Amino acid sequence: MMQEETGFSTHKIADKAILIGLSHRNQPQEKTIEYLDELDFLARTAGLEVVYRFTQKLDRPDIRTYIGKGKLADVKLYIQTHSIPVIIFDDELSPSQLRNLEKELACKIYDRSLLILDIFSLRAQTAQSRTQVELARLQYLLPRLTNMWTHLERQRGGTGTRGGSGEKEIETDRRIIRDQISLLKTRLAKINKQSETQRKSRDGIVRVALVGYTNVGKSTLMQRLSKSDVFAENKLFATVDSTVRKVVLNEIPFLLTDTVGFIRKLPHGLIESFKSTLDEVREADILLHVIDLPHPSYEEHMQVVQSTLAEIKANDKIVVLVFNKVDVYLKNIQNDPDALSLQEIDKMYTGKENSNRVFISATENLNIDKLRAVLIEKVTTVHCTIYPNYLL
Ligand SMILES: Nc1nc2c(ncn2[C@@H]2O[C@H](COP(=O)(O)OP(=O)(O)OP(=O)(O)O)[C@@H](O)[C@H]2O)c(=O)[nH]1
Ligand SMILES: [Mg+2]
Repeated sequence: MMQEETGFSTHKIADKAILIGLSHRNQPQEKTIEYLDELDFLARTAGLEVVYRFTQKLDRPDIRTYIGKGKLADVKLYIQTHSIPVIIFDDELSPSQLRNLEKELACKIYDRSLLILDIFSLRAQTAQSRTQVELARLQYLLPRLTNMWTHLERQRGGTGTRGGSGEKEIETDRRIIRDQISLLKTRLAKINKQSETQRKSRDGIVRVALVGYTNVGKSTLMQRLSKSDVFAENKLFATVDSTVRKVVLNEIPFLLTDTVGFIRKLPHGLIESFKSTLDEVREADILLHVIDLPHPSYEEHMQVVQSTLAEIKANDKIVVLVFNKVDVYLKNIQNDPDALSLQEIDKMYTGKENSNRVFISATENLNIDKLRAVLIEKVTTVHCTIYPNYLL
């Protein structure tokens, strides 16, 4: 079923925001700009409007306040002059950095992790993913409780403000959160058991999973291949829950799964609690690794995907590299004599492990037949190992 766009214009999140990023030895200026572009996209997905960016060059993040003293003063002046209610930092802040920054700047402070957690909780649809996100969120909040009252308040749906945050109140909050965490863990274990049983009942059928960085076109491709209405849009993490469809190609049935996209610096607790959703990926026989070819950092995205797959122990599968959005890529390189042709890119990945490659456009329906042919070949191979007596 096609979902309505939710728009994310939540009342809970204020409108205007500024971004803050650092460049350092391991992160040159260009990278920082690009990471901030991505952070901007995340912020827009969460319903915020980014009005300004601050960047600073430091050897390493300041242990107390992430950015240096002088820059902090600049930021303070800016947010006061322009009445900015939200600041978003590109990295995960330590609890003490967060505390110091909140004290100094007196506004709502987000880091990349909290922003992603917010988007996930807005997107989550099923009991399983809702419980997973809630758990990850509380685990993130627990050590940050002193500072993040507003987030906790939002969690409870409360509206009042709390006068002072005494140690005793904080201790009570901590206890409440710990109780909630163990409750959610029990609930999640039960749900996970159910979905495990459900997955077991699908034994004996080849399983294919779409994986890739967020916004690369997985859901669009799912629609193409399964002719179903799966929610796709130009926002990050349009998909948080897994969708499974049965597809039949050349008379061989298989299950195709569309699942949550990966992103760099994904909050650790989130991967942990999404492990069972990602079981769909871990238990797949074949992975279609979808890549946003025209994206300037598509190679880095591929690495993020590979290391996330390794983290969930899903790096031993048959992989087909599906280079998507070829329509945009070809348009972009028209006036760029240095750009690589599709043949050259294809060559770059030749001979490497898992080097099945297909160049497609999911929206323009380019080369989808070729992808189907590759898929049929792979699915048939796996099908024949499950059913050795199957006659082709
Ligand atoms: N030009 C072009 N746009 C595409 C193509 N494939 C997908 N898109 C667009 O890319 C955007 C993201 O597509 P989705 O299918 O939602 O991507 P996804 O990988 O499922 O994203 P998440 O679920 O957010 O991780 C949408 O605006 C699509 O219309 C393509 O081949 N060409
Ligand atoms: Mg999707």
